Amino acid sequence: MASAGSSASCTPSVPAGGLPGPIASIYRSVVGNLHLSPKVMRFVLSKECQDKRDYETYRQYMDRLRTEAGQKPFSNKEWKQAFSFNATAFETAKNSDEKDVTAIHCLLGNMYTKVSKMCRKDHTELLKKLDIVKDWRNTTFHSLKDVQDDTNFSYLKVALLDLINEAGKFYFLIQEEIDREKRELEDEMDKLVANKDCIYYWCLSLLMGGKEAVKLLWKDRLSSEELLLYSNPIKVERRDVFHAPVMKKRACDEEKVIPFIKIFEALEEIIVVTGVAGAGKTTLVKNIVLQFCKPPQGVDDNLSSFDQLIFFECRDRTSKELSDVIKHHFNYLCNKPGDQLNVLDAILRLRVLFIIDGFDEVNINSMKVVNEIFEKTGRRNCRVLITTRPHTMEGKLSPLLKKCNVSSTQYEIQPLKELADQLAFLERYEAALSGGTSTGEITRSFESMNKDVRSQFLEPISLVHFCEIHKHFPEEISSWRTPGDVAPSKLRLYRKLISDKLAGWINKDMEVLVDDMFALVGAEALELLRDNVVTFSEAELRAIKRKCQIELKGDDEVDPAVVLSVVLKEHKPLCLNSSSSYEFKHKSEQEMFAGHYIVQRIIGGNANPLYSILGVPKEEMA
Ligand SMILES: Nc1ncnc2c1ncn2[C@@H]1O[C@H](COP(=O)(O)OP(=O)(O)OP(=O)(O)O)[C@@H](O)[C@H]1O
Repeated sequence: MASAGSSASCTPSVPAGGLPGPIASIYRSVVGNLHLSPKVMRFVLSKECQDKRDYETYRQYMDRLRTEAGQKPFSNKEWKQAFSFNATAFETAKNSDEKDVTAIHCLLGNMYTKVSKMCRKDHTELLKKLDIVKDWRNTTFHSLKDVQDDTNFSYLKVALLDLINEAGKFYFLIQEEIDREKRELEDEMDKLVANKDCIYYWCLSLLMGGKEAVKLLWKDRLSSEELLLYSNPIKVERRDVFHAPVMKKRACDEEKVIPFIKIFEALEEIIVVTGVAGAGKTTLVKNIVLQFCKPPQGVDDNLSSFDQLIFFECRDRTSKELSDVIKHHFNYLCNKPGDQLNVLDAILRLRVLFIIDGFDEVNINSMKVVNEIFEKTGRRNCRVLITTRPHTMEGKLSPLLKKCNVSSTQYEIQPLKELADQLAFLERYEAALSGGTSTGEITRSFESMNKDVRSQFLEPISLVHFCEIHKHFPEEISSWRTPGDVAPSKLRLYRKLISDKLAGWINKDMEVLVDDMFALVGAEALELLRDNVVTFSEAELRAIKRKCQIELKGDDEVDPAVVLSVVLKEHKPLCLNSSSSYEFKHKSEQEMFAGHYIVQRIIGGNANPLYSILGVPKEEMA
């Protein structure tokens, strides 16, 4: 029986005193591809050739297998065709100790495809992993630059570990053996690696554990969606309700629309996705993050080419530098001061997708982070996907892209104009909300409205609101005659939800109380919007609560949080030791309360000019 790399020598270690940087990198590339890759491939070969007799050449062995399976042995012509320039070598070789990756790859490929074995599993995945390892040798030795590039060595390590895992599955190996083989490989590779001062250490650490860290950070947070206006929040699985939007390229005459995932085929470094309020920009990027964490089976989702993903929300007011964002993502690597800078340095050498959400909500701190992303990622392996409402594109984002000298393509999320698309969207929500026992009432109710009224529901957010109004206020829907009838229902719905919370607790006239609450919340919403703030801290929330004290029957007071919970939600921090922030259930709701407040002040006979109500200097009104 052939043994695994029986005569393979030990891994040469780096000479004492170390080698100068580029030479050390070349050395690693050589040892990795010319020593470790064949060694792991030989391990696979040893599993494939368990029943090979030591005295048999590979040709004799394969001929025997074919004869035993009732097939004809190889003719000389067939052997030559299958093995090409390795034909003579494997006619005489009895072991593979001196063979390189190309030769072993060729031998294994022929064993899987030209020889029948009983109860064989499908070898496609295993061959793919072998291809990847073989190809790394070509990639690495392509040019002097490539051979000195330590990230190639990191990728090779990942490929070799993957190959061991796949061989484990294919040959039904016990976990202990797989782990032992992997550990041995890692030890050998570590011997070739310098210490933590070397950027390569950080690249490798990221390649090994970074994806898992990103998954841990985002998967649970993003996999469900809490519906906005239910008094007891209802969670639905995001993937169950997700409508895959289509996009249109801006500044392009074509009417053609493309599936959202095709935006990654753009050649420019930066991909900008625009869409009006509630068009689904945030939902889209959250789905992209989820898709990165759990790639769909059997489809090329254009995300597999990225090693890592960084997700940053412009509403974040706590991160001041890109390295802070990196620390949130890879906290496990940042144990000492300075580590996060090393991780940042390393991440910029990998293929990374940066997602920046909600540029229209950018603040002083997050602007610094965005700037840094544009400046540091330009012309590297990184891509940046940034979302924004359209109005910020011309005024703010385009000049910034220009200043950073990066090229970009802009895509616009298309509204749901067709009735069939709107109904399909509603059906998904209805099914998710009813736990699979949907009666089709929501879609029937939607279809029954006249076309003009339906034209108010082109964006996903308005369709979700339709579901909510249908639940709490079905009678409102039947009263809608014109498009203008729709919007006031939303505020009436909030009235109802707040009244329901307070019913039985207060002496005061409920209508007056809700008006007062609306005025307080609206003033607050406006003040925050004026400073482009959409999240606020616990201290800021306490200040809002103090303004919202409500007198109850008797001496009690209702905790203002009860009322505020109807309009606000908690935003959990990324890192464990920082406190929560709060936000309106959606930015568009913050805008709605602010807008209502302004209108009330105007129709309430407020003599102040508009700029004074808005609280901005007169000159800024334009
Ligand atoms: N593609 C979608 N599939 C299913 N539901 C969606 C989709 N897009 C948006 N929604 C629903 O609409 C709501 C609002 O969408 P989202 O916050 O993504 O919009 P946005 O474009 O980011 O808005 P804004 O510019 O105001 O921040 C989501 O919370 C979700 O309920």
